[in-house]
Parts: sequence; C-alpha cells; structure tokens
Amino acid sequence: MTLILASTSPIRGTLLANAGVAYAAEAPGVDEAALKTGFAGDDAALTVALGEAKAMAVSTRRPDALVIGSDSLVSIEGRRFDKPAGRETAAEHLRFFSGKVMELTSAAVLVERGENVWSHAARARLKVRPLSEEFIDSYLEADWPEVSYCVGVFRLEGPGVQLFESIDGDHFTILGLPLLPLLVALRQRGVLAS
Ligand SMILES: Nc1nc2c(ncn2[C@@H]2O[C@H](COP(=O)(O)OP(=O)(O)OP(=O)(O)O)[C@@H](O)[C@H]2O)c(=O)[nH]1
Repeated sequence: MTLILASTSPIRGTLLANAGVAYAAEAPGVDEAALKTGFAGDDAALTVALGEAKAMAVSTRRPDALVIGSDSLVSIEGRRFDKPAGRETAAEHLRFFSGKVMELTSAAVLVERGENVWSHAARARLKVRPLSEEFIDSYLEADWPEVSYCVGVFRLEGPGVQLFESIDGDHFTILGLPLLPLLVALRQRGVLAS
C-alpha cells in the first residue's frame, strides 16, 4: 500500500525519510482556520482534528493509499499561537514567550479509504528563558525566514535550542511529528517490518 504524508512541513518529511520510511508527500490543501476556532482548551483534540482533516483531504484523492496527517500547535497560559505571519510578529511572539512555559502539542493521524484508523497526540513542555531584545534581534537575523514555517518560532535542531532553559517531552513531537507511536502503528499495519 502506498504511504502518503499529507503535509508541506519539510521536517516531517525529513523525520520519515531519516527513519527509513518510504512515503510520498502531498500538500493537503485544507483551510485550517475554520477548525482552529474550536476545541477550546483541548490542544490534543484540535491537533488530531487538524491532522485528520489534512489526511482526509488527501485520502479522498488517493483511496488506494494510507495517509498520514499531522499538526502542531503552541499554547502558553491558554493562548494559542500559530506560525508567525512575518518577522515582527515573530519578535512579538518571542517577547511573549520570554520566561514562560510553552506547551507544544503534535498529533499524527492515519486515514485509509476516508476513515480515521489511528491517531495519537503528544505534548511537550519547554521552559523559555528570559529573552533580551538584543537576543531576539540577533536570533531572527540568523534564522528568519527559516523559522517562518515553525509554530513557536524555533527549530529545535537549529539555533532555536538557545531559547530554552529546559525541555520536558519527546524530541520528535517537538519537531512536529510523534514519530515513535506512528512507527508502532505502521508496524502493526504491516507497513514496516516488526
Ligand atoms: N524544523 C522544525 N520545525 C518545527 C519545530 N517545531 C515546530 N515545527 C514545525 O511547525 C509547523 C507547525 O505547523 P503545522 O500547521 O502543524 O504544519 P505546516 O508546516 O503548516 O504543514 P502542513 O502539515 O502542510 O499543515 C510544522 O511544520 C512543524 O514541523 C522544530 O523544532 N523544528
């Protein structure tokens, strides 16, 4: 069975490829805004719903395939953050994040022939250190626009690691895909060797 990743996220594809998982990527083409107003206070349910919507959109076009959908979001003190619209918005996000605990939730969903057959959401907590204006400027000078596609305005595998005092949670979940539970599901479905 063909495995499709319904995502435009570069890092999600890299994680699958590095894990040795054969897949094809396809943009989901889903209007996420309508869904993002729901699931107040339940980031796991929202990320699963968004991942499912992305996978469903591709599964409709590709009923022959097993489709992975995924989504990540950041919350701080109940306020949700999307990817920054521009560099100034990114700076505003970083000023707000400074000194606070960021909760990053990522979900993965498997859809087959238009049916959600598996889903998993995981949360990580990242303690952001106090960020000086000088740091915010130099950080964005170095890593913008690379972080423009990243919720939380960071690439943990890049300079983004400098934002944090401590991290509690799964590395892959933070990058955007709960990879280990997904690999279990793919083995259980015979897509990967056990
Ligand atoms: N490289 C990198 N990307 C991150 C990190 N943290 C979050 N992200 C990315 O932030 C993005 C969150 O936005 P989403 O809406 O879930 O996904 P997207 O990038 O819009 O892609 P779609 O799946 O097509 O919607 C994802 O691409 C995540 O991989 C990180 O530490 N490193």
